[in-house]
Amino acid sequence: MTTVFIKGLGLIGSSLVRAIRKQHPAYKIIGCDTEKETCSYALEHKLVDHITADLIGAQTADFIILATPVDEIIKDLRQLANMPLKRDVIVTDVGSTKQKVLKAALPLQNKGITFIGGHPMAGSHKTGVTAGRADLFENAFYFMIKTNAADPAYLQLQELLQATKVKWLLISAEEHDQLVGQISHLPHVIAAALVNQTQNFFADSPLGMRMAAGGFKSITRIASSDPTMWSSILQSNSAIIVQQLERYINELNKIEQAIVQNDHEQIFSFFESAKHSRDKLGPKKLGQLPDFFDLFINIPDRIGSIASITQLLAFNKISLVNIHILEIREDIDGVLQLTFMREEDRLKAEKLLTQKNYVVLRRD
Ligand SMILES: NC(=O)C1=CN([C@@H]2O[C@H](COP(=O)(O)OP(=O)(O)OC[C@H]3O[C@@H](n4cnc5c(N)ncnc54)[C@H](O)[C@@H]3O)[C@@H](O)[C@H]2O)C=CC1
Ligand SMILES: O=C(O)C(=O)Cc1ccc(O)cc1
Repeated sequence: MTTVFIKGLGLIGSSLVRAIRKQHPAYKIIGCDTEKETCSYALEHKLVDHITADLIGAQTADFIILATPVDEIIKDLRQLANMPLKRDVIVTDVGSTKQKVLKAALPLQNKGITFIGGHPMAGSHKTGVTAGRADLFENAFYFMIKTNAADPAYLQLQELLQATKVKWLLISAEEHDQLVGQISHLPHVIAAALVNQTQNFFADSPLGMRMAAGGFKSITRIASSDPTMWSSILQSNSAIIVQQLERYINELNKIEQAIVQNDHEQIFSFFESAKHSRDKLGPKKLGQLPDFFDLFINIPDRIGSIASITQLLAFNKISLVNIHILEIREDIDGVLQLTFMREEDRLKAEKLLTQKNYVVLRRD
């Protein structure tokens, strides 16, 4: 019987096992996690068949998946090199950086064990086993590091994870770290810095932060990500992130100068070129995160008006990802933004709310 061992049953690990379970119900899945509640949840919800302490379960596995923070993945790869493993086992990881991970896997590979560095480019700022979903990665890119791409193990791993419905991309570790440094790691640093600087600016004026508008919230959404995971990512891609940060600071210096010199042309072209590039991404091409589906509902400024909408959805078992009140003031009607995980939920909600005479809009 094929056995899969997975260490780290958080958002990414539990999403992978959910997808593996879907396609390979007969496979035996052994899990490991430092959090007791996570292990109990995974057992209760049949995400795993067994839990073992630390890497013990790896010894009988045909596939070993490391899905903890990157620093832990690195330690585990070194430890696995000193453990008795099945000869044909395929070891992989999901860590957000790859050069240091690949380096840590060398002793294991020198022993003849196959290691394929992996990285699904989807996720969320949510963490933990309860946030995982079998369809988290649907249509997202999944990087595989091309150490020896002719090895049939690549296909075996893709087959194991077929139910994730990802788009596989072979890439070198160096290229990978440069790419994700720029499009994922640097933005996380910028978002966190902006939130911290804004918080400090408003230290004596608590109202300021509460006034945060849509733009601030959009650009800082990822500042809610897990500090343990992101500390580990920055430390394992430090040289690249420092270079990219310098280029970014340079860009800020340029626009600062243009503002100081009141250089209208330069200021305009700063926004114009950014708009041009950003517009090319298109709303449906963001790629990183699963799409969310929004509805905007006009709501009267009346006590209980929001509750009646949420109750209607709950009664019909439609789950919401997020709820947000926009533009509500005492004298005017407000707009309620409801966010759904799936288009079918949005459609159901739209139908129900329209039947109840609410004015419901989509803005996509
Ligand atoms: N969150 C995201 O959007 C993405 C994360 N990644 C990578 O995936 C990995 C996991 O991230 P998430 O699942 O998001 O984090 P998470 O915090 O949801 O899950 C990590 C899990 O690992 C467990 N853990 C931590 N140290 C452990 C140890 N020593 N032994 C056993 N279990 C341990 C934690 O208890 C937790 O359940 C990280 O390397 C991250 O860089 C990759 C793609 C996307
Ligand atoms: O869009 C982002 O950067 C995310 O927040 C999701 C994410 C986080 C970490 C990764 O390694 C890959 C994707």
